[in-house]
Amino acid sequence: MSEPLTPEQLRSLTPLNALSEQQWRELRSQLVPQPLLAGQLLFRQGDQARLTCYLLAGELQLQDAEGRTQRVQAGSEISCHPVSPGLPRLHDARALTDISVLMIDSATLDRLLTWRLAHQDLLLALQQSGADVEWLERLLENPLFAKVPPANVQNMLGRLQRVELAAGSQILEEGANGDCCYFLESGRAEVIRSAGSDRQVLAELEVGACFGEEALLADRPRNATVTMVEAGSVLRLDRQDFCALLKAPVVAEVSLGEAARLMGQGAQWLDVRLLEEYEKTHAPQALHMPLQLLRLKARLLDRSRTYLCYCDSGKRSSSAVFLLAQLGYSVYALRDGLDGLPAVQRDALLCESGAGYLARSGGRIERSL
Ligand SMILES: Nc1ncnc2c1ncn2[C@@H]1O[C@@H]2COP(=O)(O)O[C@H]2[C@H]1O
Repeated sequence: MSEPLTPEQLRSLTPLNALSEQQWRELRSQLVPQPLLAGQLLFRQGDQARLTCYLLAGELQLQDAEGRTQRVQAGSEISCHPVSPGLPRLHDARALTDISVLMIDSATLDRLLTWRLAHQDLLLALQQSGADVEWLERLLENPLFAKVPPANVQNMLGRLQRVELAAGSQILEEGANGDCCYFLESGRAEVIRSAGSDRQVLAELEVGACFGEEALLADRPRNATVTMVEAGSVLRLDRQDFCALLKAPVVAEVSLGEAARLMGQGAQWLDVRLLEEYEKTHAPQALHMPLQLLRLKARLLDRSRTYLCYCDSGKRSSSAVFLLAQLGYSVYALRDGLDGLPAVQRDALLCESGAGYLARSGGRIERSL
């Protein structure tokens, strides 16, 4: 199978080159060249499919309604732009030689470009007011912010409180109640969980990482301790601001009806409850990834697919959606969880039982047992 284009190749294609590297990663599955044989049509006059097409190798011919023709050669100035971009298409586009093309969903490209341009405006305005834009650029690289409108980011920046910390200081403690989350601005921090008398290092956080959000999303005590390994600073965001400015746009919720529509378009249920709960009953063909293992198991999910998370109250699925959004997955939560459904709908949804697949991805299969 072909590999996605490299950043060097993408830099020559307009307007794809306006996206950030993180956004290219988000588009990864669509950045794979497709071959077409000499004589084959890329599209016809009048086609309405919302695809942005680039010619990467070979030569093609465009023919308009009057029969006028134009040749496009890969590597030329004109091939750096989308092929006959207007809709409905004004041309037949036919391969003159064997060609290679890139076809990208125009709606997705539009969304990413709009977001990028709006954030660039924001960064420019902040730079003019003397803010540390470099850190902010790193923060915005977190895929979480792909879903956050620039107005919310701006609002959030006004509410963050900087806390300077010495090496070894504890920022938050396992088991404590949480009333805020943090972003690591500088220095190094590690996430530690106590296992009996032992301590287990779960992760080291990178600058720009958001942490301490799980207690707010799941309404539970802190599930780990976070400590500075090296002196640095964190930015604190209150629960209320976190919920209004970040949780609301990131944790997209759907009703059962909307979930059914997404299932019809290829989405899949993702059950984030405990194994015993899943085995008792679960939604049709639901994958199982309990929330506490989600960070470890998420790599098994398919980036080109949409997932619909559910749990009993909707809290664990909120946490799951927030986490998966940060990893760049397309994901929704069932609003108010299974408890929010009338008994008849709940019983109809939970129609399967027993152990199932954790996930299938890229030829790998993992079973929950
Ligand atoms: N495995 C992990 N990797 C990275 N961060 C984690 C991990 N487990 C817990 N955390 C973070 O540590 C935080 C502890 O407080 P919270 O439960 O509020 O939110 C938690 C997460 O933000």
